[in-house]
Parts: sequence; structure tokens; C-alpha cells
Amino acid sequence: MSHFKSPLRLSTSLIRQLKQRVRMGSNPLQSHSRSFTSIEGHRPVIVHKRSLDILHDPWFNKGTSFSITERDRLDLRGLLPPNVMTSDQQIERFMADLKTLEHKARDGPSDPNALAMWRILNRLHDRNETMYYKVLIAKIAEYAPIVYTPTVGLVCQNYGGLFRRPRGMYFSAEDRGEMMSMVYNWPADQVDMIVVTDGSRILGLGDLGVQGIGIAIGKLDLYVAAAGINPQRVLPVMIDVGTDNEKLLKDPLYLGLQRHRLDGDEYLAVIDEFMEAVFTRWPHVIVQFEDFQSKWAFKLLQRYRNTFRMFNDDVQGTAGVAIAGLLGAVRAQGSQMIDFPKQKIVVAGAGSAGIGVLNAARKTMARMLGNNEHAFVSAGRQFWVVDANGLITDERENVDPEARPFARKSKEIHRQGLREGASLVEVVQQVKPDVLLGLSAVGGLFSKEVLEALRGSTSTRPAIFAMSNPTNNAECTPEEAFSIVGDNVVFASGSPFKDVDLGNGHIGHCNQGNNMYLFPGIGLGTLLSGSRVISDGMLQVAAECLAAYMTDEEVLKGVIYPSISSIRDITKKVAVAVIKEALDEDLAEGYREMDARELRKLNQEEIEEYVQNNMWSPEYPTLVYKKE
Ligand SMILES: NC(=O)c1ccc[n+]([C@@H]2O[C@H](COP(=O)([O-])OP(=O)(O)OC[C@H]3O[C@@H](n4cnc5c(N)ncnc54)[C@H](O)[C@@H]3O)[C@@H](O)[C@H]2O)c1
Ligand SMILES: O=C(O)C[C@H](O)C(=O)O
Ligand SMILES: [Mg+2]
Repeated sequence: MSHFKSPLRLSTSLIRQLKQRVRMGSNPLQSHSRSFTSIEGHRPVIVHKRSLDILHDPWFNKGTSFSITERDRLDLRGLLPPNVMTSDQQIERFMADLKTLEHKARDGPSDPNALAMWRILNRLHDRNETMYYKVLIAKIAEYAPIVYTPTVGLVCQNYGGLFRRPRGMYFSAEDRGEMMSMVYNWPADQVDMIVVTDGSRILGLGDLGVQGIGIAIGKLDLYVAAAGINPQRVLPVMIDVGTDNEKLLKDPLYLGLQRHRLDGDEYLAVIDEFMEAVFTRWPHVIVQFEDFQSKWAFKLLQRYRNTFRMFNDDVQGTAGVAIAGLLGAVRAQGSQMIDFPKQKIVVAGAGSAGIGVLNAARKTMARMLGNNEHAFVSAGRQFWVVDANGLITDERENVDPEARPFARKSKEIHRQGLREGASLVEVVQQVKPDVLLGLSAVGGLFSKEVLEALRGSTSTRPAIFAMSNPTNNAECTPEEAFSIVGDNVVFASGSPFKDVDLGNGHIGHCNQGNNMYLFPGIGLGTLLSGSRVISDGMLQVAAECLAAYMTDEEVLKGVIYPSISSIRDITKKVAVAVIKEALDEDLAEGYREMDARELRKLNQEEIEEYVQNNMWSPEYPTLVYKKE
């Protein structure tokens, strides 16, 4: 049976004629016979394909021009950005992209180079996945900065122009009531990992709307490269609930819904429907929430974390990476990890990432101090939190509920010569912290004055974490940190920077403090344990595993995070730790033929082997044809 469906009311004789042409082996569409040109544009074309097969067929593909009814008819709903474009608009978008490249090439070589590399890699990804991942794994240090931060930020900003072949799924506010069937448009029967964003806070670049799909794609590239998740079983997802980015709202070539973001219950209803749909089709999938604005990041995490296998990378992944780095910084001072609760820590930024780090760091300190209420209260005194309105104290009106536990008591603060709203410089001057940590998304926030104030730190070796992404949003550069604060600072940044030559043969090491060191292992460990949920304990052991990865010799040199070339190895170790914890907490339900009982029988070495054996490697399999 052919999948012939008539989009127009056609006369039966025309249909018969068309069918006959197909039977005779001539595709009416491929016919260039002049006698047909008069009705060329109106005649329906018979297709024997649906879904991605159509989008991947250059002859049938119309990209964003597929109408809504056609998308429904051909099982394309969700496989394209929601905005339907005319073919003129498509061409305009393409030309605008071409011009942007020319224009940028005149402005300087770095960004267009990175974008050009992304395009070349992306084209390889489209035509040969095995080869793409082979290249990525072999040269991860070189290409992670292209497929991941910082270039992925630029890619998202320019996604309208860069968009070629769609990748992943789009669920939009217009799809309410349809998602449960739309998920079946995805061709894979098994999906292990979904990374989903609503595009509301992409890196430190703000609301990029539908263009945020790039970050989900980039994160999943690391899932494949670092965790060996099979690329056929990953699914990047964009939930388009509109955008509050005025520029995109006005851009006629924008690919997403041109309306303001849904809010409140309407917003929640869309995300709920998405979660129900994906977990109905793929009950064992893991969903990583990525780059949701803080306002929703915490709420969604609380809403879903006890029922679904999900986590929020910005809140929980970042927290673990920061804890590992903070413990490394303590060791770099020549102290023991157990001295962590003595550290004075100033945090700039109280969004999803900053608050995630603060909660985890406070809990880690409290555990070290005896794990009781008193310990928790006293741990809270080690933190000073500065946001866009300055130091947060209990005098602050309308403080976010998540930040409230970190608001300093005004009495205490007055004794330190500080007050509500004190500036970052003042706070650093008065507190003389051991650690200055930035998750503010404000490039250059650690100004000369702030760094000079840090010279007064009571630490023998102050640590600076300029964790905001991408590169231009880093709170300071390593050059600034080493030259202003001193040669022996410990430095980490969210996006990669080069080490600094300090002269006399000395190197100022620049660590990359990025959640990429944890999320792949958290996902892999959860998948292979079959844990029902992702518990605090599993996240905690992941962070401890990363901290323990570094040797004393390395940390004393200021090297507190591994090099990205060992990301596959560290990911494997993190996954092993996560599996063991899931077993200890009785959350593990097993994976495929390894049921929970069998899993429980494995010793450390066998768990390591189990993880290794389940990591996909890019090798060409032998293909054999068999008729269906
Ligand atoms: N390195 C990593 O692994 C990692 C992980 C997650 C997020 N990040 C980065 O962290 C940044 C923040 O992410 P988020 O989700 O928390 O964003 P957010 O927008 O929710 O939070 C930003 C916070 O910074 C504060 N802020 C703004 N201006 C400030 C100023 N002048 N001084 C002090 N604070 C100021 C805001 O008040 C807010 O509390 C982004 O750049 C993101 O890329 C990095
Ligand atoms: O994406 C990254 O590089 C880290 C982090 O998730 C971020 O939002 O900045
Ligand atoms: Mg993120």
C-alpha cells in the first residue's frame, strides 16, 4: 500500500494518472517534461516517506516551509521549529546568514573562525555520525570549545541563520494537547537521554527563545563523547513557550513563536504535558533540564525530581563541580579537605547556578561540622552573597525565597563594616575572603578594584572562580587574576582560557570549572543503575569523585580540575560512584539484562567493567541487508 494522501480535492482521473505514473516507475515530481509545467506547482507529489526521512531527503525537504497541515499529515510535527516560513523568507534568512559571515569576517578572525568550524563539524554530524564522534573524542580538547561553550553560545545567538537540517524536537505552546502523539514522530524507539531547554537563559546570554536548541545539542554531544551514550538514543528538545527577547519578537525571520513567554499555570501545563509525553513513550529516559531561567529552574526541579528521572544541570551539576573545585582550592592551600568549613566565601550571583552552589557548599560544610542544626547554622556564616543589588541581608525587601537562607543578619554585617546592598568591592575589602566565586553572567565583574581588594585576603592562596559563560561573560580573565592578585592564586573559569605564562618558567594554571565534568557521569550512572530518581546522595558522590580525581601533587600546582582530554575517564568513574550510591540507597532497578539483583552482586571492578562495556564507541559496524 502506498502512503498516498491527497492534500487537495483532486479528480479521481488525475489521481489514477499519477498512480499509474508511479507504478510505471516514473516519479511525477522528477519528471521534467514540459507538458506538465503548467500544473507543476499545484500537482501533489506522492511520497513514500514520512517523518525525518522526508527532512533528510533533499528532494522533498521544504524545511521550515512545511505548512502545519502538511506537518501533521507527514508526521513532521515537532521535528521543525514552530514558525512556518514562506520560501522567500527562507531565502532571506539564508542570505542574511551569508552576509553576516562576510561582515564578521571583516571585523576579526576569531568568531567567524569558530562559527566556520562549527558549520564544518555540523555538516559532518549530519552525514556521518560515527566519523563525527570519532573526531570529537580524539580531539576533544580542540573541539569541545566549538560544539560546547563558548562557541555554542554564538551558535545559539545566530541559530536562525545557521539552521539547516533540524536536529531534535520542538514542542511549542501551540502544541498543547498534541504532545502525547507528537513524541511518536521521533524515529527512535529507545531514547536514553533528553536535554531540554526553554531557551530562557542560554549561558550568560539571556533569553534566546527557540534558538536555545543549540545548547541542548551541545550538551548531548558531550553525553556521547564523554559518557558514551549511543547517539541514536539522545534527543535534544526545545520547549517554545514564546520569548521575551524584543529583538527576536520583531525579527520576521525568527524561527520560534512570536509571542511573549507563557507564565504561571499556563507555562507549567506545557512543561507537565511534555514530561508526561516523553515518559509515556520512553519510561526509562533521563531528562536533563538546561538553561531555564532561575525563576523556573528551582520550581520545576522540586516539581519533578521525586517522580521523574530528571535533574537540573545548572543547579545541581554546577553545584557538584563547584564543590569539587572548592575542596581542591582548600587542598591547594596545603590544608585538608576537612578544613573546608573555615573558608570564607564571597559569591557574586544568586541565580540558579549561584544558589545551587551555595546550598551544596553549605551542606558539605555542615556535614563536616557534625551534620546537625547548629553545624548548618554556623556553616551559613561562611558565605556572603552579592547579587545585582549588592550584598543580600535580612533587610532586603522581596528577596527571592531561594536566596533568603543566605541573607546575612544586619547586626552581624554591621560589625563587619558592611550593610545591605554593599558593593562587591566593599564586601571583598571587609571580608578578605579565601574564595571569590562568580556566577553572575556579568563579564568583567571582578574588576581591577575587586581583584586588588582580594589581595587583602587572609588566605595564603586565594581562589578565584570566574564561572560565567561564555568567554565574554567571565567575571575576569586568568591574566587579570594572576597579574593583579598574585602568582599563587588558584584560578578556574567556566569557559576555557589558556594557561598564563608568569615568567621565570612558571605557569599560572587556568582550570575549566564547568559542569561538563559531572553531568555526563550523573546521566550515565543513573541510566546504568536504572535509578528511579536522582538523589542528593548520588549528586554528592559524583562531586566527591571529581574532587578525589586530582592528586595532591596536581592541586598543589593549582590544578584543581582534570584536563578535558581525560573527560571520558572521569565520566566513567563518576558513573561508577553514582551506580554504587543508587544501589546503597536502594533506588537501582537495573538496566536491560542487568537487573537490580545482578547489579547488587557486582564488586567495584565488575561495576567498572559493566560501565565500560556499556559505553558506546564510534566504530563502523558491518552492515547486512535483509528485506523487511
Ligand atoms: N561554569 C559552569 O559550569 C556554569 C554552570 C551554570 C551556569 N553558569 C553560568 O552562570 C551564569 C549565571 O547563571 P544563572 O542561571 O545563575 O543566571 P541568573 O540570571 O539566574 O543569575 C544571575 C545572578 O547574577 C546576579 N547579578 C547580576 N548582576 C550582578 C552584579 N553586577 N553583581 C553581582 N551579581 C549580579 C543577578 O542578580 C542574579 O542573581 C551564566 O553566565 C551561566 O553561563 C556556569
Ligand atoms: O553550558 C555550560 O557551559 C555550563 C552551564 O551549563 C551554563 O549554563 O553556563
Ligand atoms: Mg547551563
